[in-house]
Amino acid sequence: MTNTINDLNKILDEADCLVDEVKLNEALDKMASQISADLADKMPLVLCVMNGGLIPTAALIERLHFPLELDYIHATRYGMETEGASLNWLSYPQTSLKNRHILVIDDIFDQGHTLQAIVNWLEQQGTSSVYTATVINKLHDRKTNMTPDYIGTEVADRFLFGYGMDYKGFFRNLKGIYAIKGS
Ligand SMILES: O=P(O)(O)OC[C@H]1O[C@H](OP(=O)(O)OP(=O)(O)O)[C@H](O)[C@@H]1O
Ligand code: HPA
Repeated sequence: MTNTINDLNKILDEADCLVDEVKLNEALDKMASQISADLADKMPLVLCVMNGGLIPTAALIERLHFPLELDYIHATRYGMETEGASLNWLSYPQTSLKNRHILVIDDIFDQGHTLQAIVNWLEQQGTSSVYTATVINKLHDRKTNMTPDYIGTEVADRFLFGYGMDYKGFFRNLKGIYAIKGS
């Protein structure tokens, strides 16, 4: 069903704000200092996982005060759905990955299949090291084996949107993390 503007406004009105802008900024500052401690002398290649990683990547790299390069991977598992399926690779980085230290940035670590597949692929490309960062870690026991190296904050097992994450394609632009009513 196509959402009308009234439907979307109602979803937002009724949603719970789980992480506000102030808390998000604190989490991003902390992640940036941890990342800087590990990568400041490594001239890393930062890979944004599109689309959800767009806003977190912009927010993190403006906090990193050392030389880095930026590229992106476009991989999606959820599309417009709220349940994940197999990973669909839409675009690979154009920058050479060989002997590079890589920092992958995404919005959310949910079950972990997206980041796990990206890390596995990067490790086969002759990279020197691969670090991963997500603003949100969703708390539940349906995870893959990996854990991101840098996590902003942990959030309950509900359907989330905002700060990169979408509800049916909308709300990525919100400056907070929201949970759908009843989820
Ligand atoms: O840990 P997982 O269970 O694999 O889920 C996390 C992934 O799901 C979302 O992407 P999505 O496939 O919805 O595409 P999008 O980035 O375009 O929203 C999110 O941006 C992560 O990449
Ligand atoms: O809770 C979520 N919300 C939006 N996108 C997502 N991708 C994985 N989990 C989520």
